[in-house]
Amino acid sequence: MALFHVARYAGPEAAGPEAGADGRARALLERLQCRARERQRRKQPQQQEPAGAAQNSEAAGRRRRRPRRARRRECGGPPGSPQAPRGKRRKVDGEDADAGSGEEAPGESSESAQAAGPPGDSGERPPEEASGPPAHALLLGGFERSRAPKVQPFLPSWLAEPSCVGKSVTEDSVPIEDIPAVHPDMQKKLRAHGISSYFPVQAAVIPALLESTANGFLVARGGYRPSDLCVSAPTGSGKTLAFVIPVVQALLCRAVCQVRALVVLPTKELAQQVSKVFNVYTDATPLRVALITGQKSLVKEQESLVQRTADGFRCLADVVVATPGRLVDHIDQTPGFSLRHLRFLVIDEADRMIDSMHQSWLPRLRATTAARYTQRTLTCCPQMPLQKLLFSATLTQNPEKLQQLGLHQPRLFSTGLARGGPKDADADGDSGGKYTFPAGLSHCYVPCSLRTKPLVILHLILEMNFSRVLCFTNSRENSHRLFLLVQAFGGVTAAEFSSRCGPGQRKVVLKQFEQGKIRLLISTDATARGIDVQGVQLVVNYDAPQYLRTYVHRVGRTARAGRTGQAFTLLLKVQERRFLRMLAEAGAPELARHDVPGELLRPLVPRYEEALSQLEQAVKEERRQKAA
Ligand SMILES: Nc1ncnc2c1ncn2[C@@H]1O[C@H](COP(=O)(O)OP(=O)(O)OP(=O)(O)O)[C@@H](O)[C@H]1O
Repeated sequence: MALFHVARYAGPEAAGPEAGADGRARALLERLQCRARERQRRKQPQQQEPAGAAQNSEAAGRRRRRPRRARRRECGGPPGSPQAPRGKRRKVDGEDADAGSGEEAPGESSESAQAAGPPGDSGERPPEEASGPPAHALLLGGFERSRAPKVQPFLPSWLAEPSCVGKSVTEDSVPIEDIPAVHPDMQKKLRAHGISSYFPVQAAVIPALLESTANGFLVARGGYRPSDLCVSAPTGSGKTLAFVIPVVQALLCRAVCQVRALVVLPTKELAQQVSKVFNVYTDATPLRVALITGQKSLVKEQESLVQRTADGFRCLADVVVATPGRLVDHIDQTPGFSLRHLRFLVIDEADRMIDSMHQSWLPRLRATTAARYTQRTLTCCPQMPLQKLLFSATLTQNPEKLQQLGLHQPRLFSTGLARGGPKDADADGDSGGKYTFPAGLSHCYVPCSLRTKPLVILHLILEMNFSRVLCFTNSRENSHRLFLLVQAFGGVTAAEFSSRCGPGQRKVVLKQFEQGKIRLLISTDATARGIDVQGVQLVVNYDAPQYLRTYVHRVGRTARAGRTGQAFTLLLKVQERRFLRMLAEAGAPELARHDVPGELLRPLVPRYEEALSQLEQAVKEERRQKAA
């Protein structure tokens, strides 16, 4: 007697013990016939394969090779449903047949194709249907006809959700006493220099920076490395003091003089301006500021940085303000110049500095600051938490560009809205979007012709009676020629500022302009960024700037620190459309049109003609001297 009954075959045994050998033979015969039928059908084209056969073939465990995608889709069908695999295979067949032959029909999806089911659901399909694409099939290909969807930039959350800074320097300022974290001595100094309240960017950034140095600059808050800060605020909104005050206050508790703060700026003049502000706030403190820009000889600058002692070198500067090229010179050539104790790296005009990365100043700097973490001798000393501070009125929001600076858990302070829309691509490939302009700035454009351009600027100065005008051209040659022309015309004290002049001459010119001895300064973009000359009433773009960023910085030389100012851009007919579109796309306020009628220029023409012929002579003379 069998204790267990093992049912090896479901068919015959399932019929019961009464089923005899006859029954088993019949069942076997049926199965063989079924297999023969299936083999016969498989020889026919795939499209005509009846659903029943497909099921049988699967039941028999004989799978044909089908495209992986088709198989994946099949798996998604309701398990056990006889229609699902069949319907899906039909669609797959349709895809294969029509790949690349047409465009995707709107509203048709794989689901709808399945839901439609085979016509008549008979299991057999008419031959004409197999030869053509089914109407409900999903068609692939046709890429040449469809528009590629626009790539939406994705910003990391620190860029997309900045800490907002008030826009109005006059309305959003904060009284000095409302930020008690600033030392009373520092507050006294601020008041002594006519500052009674902080501008919005200062009110936001100063407490954030002081917080990271609350336990002294050697140890960051909670022992963690502080966040790097990126600050984007309009021109003339007081960004310089936003870093000078906290840096000076943090370093006041230092015991040994080492380079703890390094400020890198794109031009000599700008570096000089920032070092002056540091000098004001480090005055009567033990802190020393060194300026390294190449305006003095290398040896002279070395003497301000280090002193040779019996047992090595002594550092002489706590704060170093530098241009990138000269900084690299000192890293390479000044014995004893060390940045191992650097606590603050300030990158002013950061977007421009990122663009000048080809000068390889940052990798050289990184190499020197990173050295401190690898030297065995320093393992017993606490690691200085280096903090990077980026400032600009047009700070790039391109994460890839910012990534080059190796920012640590950065925070963004910005007056602009969070960006990321498709309009944000600037002409120079940068992520631009909406830059904020000073509230007191009124801009307009003056349509003119190439011939009347010099007359227009003379008219603006002489007739509209502006006392301090900064005029920008796109090249040093243009600056020089316009300067010669204005000089020959007479009646206006003018000077030029470009790389044609030596650093000494440029310094003198800038000072005279500040003092009001020069009424019209004709400059290249050398003065477009950062230069803070009080009382500039009018900025004239004699040559229209090519990029929005350039425009923002140029016009930002007026209407600073809450004052009012005007900016005129002279546009030739051919430039008008492109320029106005550039501004509109960037969300800049609409420029008013300021027409200068011909009759207003006519009285100037005789003198102008004379000046032109003098200019011709002067240019010829210059050429002759150059050739000699
Ligand atoms: N809190 C303040 N109160 C009054 N004046 C201030 C204050 N802060 C700064 N200023 C003045 O505002 C002017 C512009 O400041 P600063 O040069 O720092 O602007 P900025 O934001 O760096 O401009 P840019 O982007 O053009 O470099 C300076 O003359 C400065 O002395």
